[in-house]
Amino acid sequence: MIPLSAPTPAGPPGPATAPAAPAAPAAPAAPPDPSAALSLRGLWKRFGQKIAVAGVDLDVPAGSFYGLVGPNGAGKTTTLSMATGLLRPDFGVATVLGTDMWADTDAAKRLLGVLPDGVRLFDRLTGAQLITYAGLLRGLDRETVAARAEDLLVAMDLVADRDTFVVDYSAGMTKKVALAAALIHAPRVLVLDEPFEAVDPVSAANIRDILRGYVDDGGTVVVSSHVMDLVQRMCSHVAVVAGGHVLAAGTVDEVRGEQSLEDRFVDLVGGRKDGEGLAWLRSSSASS
Ligand SMILES: Nc1ncnc2c1ncn2[C@@H]1O[C@H](COP(=O)(O)OP(=O)(O)OP(=O)(O)O)[C@@H](O)[C@H]1O
Repeated sequence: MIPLSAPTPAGPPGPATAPAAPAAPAAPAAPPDPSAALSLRGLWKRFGQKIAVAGVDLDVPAGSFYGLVGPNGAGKTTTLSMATGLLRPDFGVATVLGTDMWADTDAAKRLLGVLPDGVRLFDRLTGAQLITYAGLLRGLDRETVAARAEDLLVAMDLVADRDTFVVDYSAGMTKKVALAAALIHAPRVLVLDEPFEAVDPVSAANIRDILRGYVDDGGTVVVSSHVMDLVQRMCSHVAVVAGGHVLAAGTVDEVRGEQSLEDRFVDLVGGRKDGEGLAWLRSSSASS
């Protein structure tokens, strides 16, 4: 997809430069692309008065490392939840390698590994039990599950805490054990919501290596992240989302042009504040 130009400013609510949400979804421009790892057409979700996702069209090429970036509340998690079978769209279609997520959910979910944001785990299991449980739920035999669980505990640096209950894990350890659970059935497409949040730098580097190897072997990774530098270094493709719309999408080089991805992101999304309203916070102006 060719990067879109910066949108013209629209009225509130939502980010200052995001286009205003139309009152009703328009018909998708084209059918989903069956060759794409993920193909989204006209995805739309409203929560009460809030239109969280307002007609997202996106193709994630098979074999790509795809970054989804956007400001807080842009609609990233809602979009990924609809694409991965966690949240039913009001309108629109999501396909995984040509399989319709909402018409053939079981088949589509078999192709996917998902690290959702903020979804409760079975945290009264130990780390080893949780990974094992995920493998058995996916229909793998016990021998395969046992071997892969060991490999994943090593890869995620969780061997020493294998018998600790997940409820007692730190935020980063919880993220890693959830990622291990998402990987155990060797899915064709991985969708990871904020996979590096709270993860220490060494573990993050290990996870990046795992994900790069996975893509090199033909898998597809979709990550949402707020860390532009990471997305610029790690991803082949990126989509910038704000106000429930895709503002730009394509290869990282297409989207950023001559700028850094971070500068391009700020140009597209806008919303920089000068802090004038917080004069009282400056020590030099404190009166007591
Ligand atoms: N279950 C819900 N009920 C009501 N509003 C919701 C719900 N889920 C999301 N929203 C709203 O939809 C909008 C998009 O939220 P979403 O979580 O998709 O954004 P995001 O891009 O993932 O944000 P962040 O980067 O902060 O995680 C926000 O305004 C949010 O308040």
